[in-house]
Amino acid sequence: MARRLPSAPPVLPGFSHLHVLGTGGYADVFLYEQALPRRPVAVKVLLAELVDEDVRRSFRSEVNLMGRLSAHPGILTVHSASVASDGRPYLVMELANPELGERFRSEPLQPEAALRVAIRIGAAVETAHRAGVLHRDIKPANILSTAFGHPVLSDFGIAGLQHDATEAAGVSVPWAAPEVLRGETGGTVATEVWSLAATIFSLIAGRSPAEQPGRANDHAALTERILAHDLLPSRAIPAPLRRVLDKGLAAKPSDRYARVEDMLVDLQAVQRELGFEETPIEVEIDAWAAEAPAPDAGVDEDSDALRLRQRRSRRSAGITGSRVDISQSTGRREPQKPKRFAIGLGIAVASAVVLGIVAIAAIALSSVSSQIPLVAEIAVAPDSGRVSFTWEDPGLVDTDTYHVRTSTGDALIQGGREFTLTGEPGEELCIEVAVNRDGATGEATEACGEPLP
Ligand SMILES: Nc1ncnc2c1ncn2[C@@H]1O[C@H](COP(=O)(O)OP(=O)(O)OP(=O)(O)O)[C@@H](O)[C@H]1O
Repeated sequence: MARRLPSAPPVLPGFSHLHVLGTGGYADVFLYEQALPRRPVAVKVLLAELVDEDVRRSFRSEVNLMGRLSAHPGILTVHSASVASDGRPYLVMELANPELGERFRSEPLQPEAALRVAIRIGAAVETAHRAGVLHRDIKPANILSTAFGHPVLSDFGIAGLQHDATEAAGVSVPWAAPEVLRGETGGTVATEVWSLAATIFSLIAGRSPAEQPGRANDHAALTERILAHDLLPSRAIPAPLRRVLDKGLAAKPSDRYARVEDMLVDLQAVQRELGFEETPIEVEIDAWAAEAPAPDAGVDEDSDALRLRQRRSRRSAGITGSRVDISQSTGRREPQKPKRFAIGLGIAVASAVVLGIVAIAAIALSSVSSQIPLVAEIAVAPDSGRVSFTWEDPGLVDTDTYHVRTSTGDALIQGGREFTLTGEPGEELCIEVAVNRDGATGEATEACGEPLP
């Protein structure tokens, strides 16, 4: 894609413009100095030609998503957002170093460093998924480093906007899952697993999985290879890690990890097998539910976030099955062993803060939820050891997803209209399905069934 000249930096009260940091498909990023507190900040300004009422609306909702998520240590911090006097929306972000994503071709990472980055970034993605948000553009260029050298994922939530704006440029083809390139979906958990695996591969191999040295590697060639699942292995990737990435890059979405968390557990196992220090997976854990505000602390009893918290609290009390132990290598579901969660108090507090913000956001978004289609009815098909749930399309638009919550405590996002839960005969298994549109979740529909012997 030909690089364009950056636009003129807007005049922002309280900020002095210093210089251009970079240009993207839909925005320019400038270095400003904030007056109070005095600090350098990166300001991302949407291109004027892309701004209309729809884009402004999307920008607002996407920025709210980023605000909700940016307490996570693996997600770039967003300080504030507004609209400049010339009408361009802008986002004030933590200043970070883009070298990691820019240099992977000339200076690929060693597997040990790449695994650390992968687990940290993957935990950010998993946390977003649990909040009902897809990134939709996981790639090396969206991994920046903070002033303290920690990798963080950027463009969170803004990615939906970016997709619309840069579809023609196809800038993310090398990391896009086949079903995205076929236009079947704008994003699912499975496509995020694919993109994360392709990103980890790229950081170590110095090229994306479908790129072939000495051959055409333009978007058309890469698309053709990704669709044909013609991926070129790299010797730089150790065998145990290759097995994990192969699963993440499986052609069929159902052959990939069902959740990012499951892939991270296997990456930790790879770290142990290769004798590397294990990186903690920083996602919210059951303990954080206890830290959350009580219902009488001004939180809407009816909000999705609260329902999820209550369900998790019940689960913590041992009433239902346990969540996957994210620090175990097997990927099997086992009871949690708190000492294995090398997650500091800071994370628990940050998670509690995220939950609080999520709850507040859920209330704020409830006014738009009435416009979000409702899943009319969920058909329940009990079978031996499992129950399958299916539902009709209630009238989705391209970027909508289904937000599925289960009585076993999982919350995930998917594009498909079916879901299966496994369990013991006679055990009541329930799911709630709601449509997620622009970060807002509509009313949920619930259905339950019992597995047959
Ligand atoms: N928080 C930040 N701190 C420092 N530099 C940044 C920051 N965010 C972005 N940049 C720089 O600005 C450039 C443009 O960023 P932007 O996110 O708009 O585009 P991109 O991700 O490279 O491309 P696209 O948006 O088309 O996918 C980046 O390549 C990076 O060099």
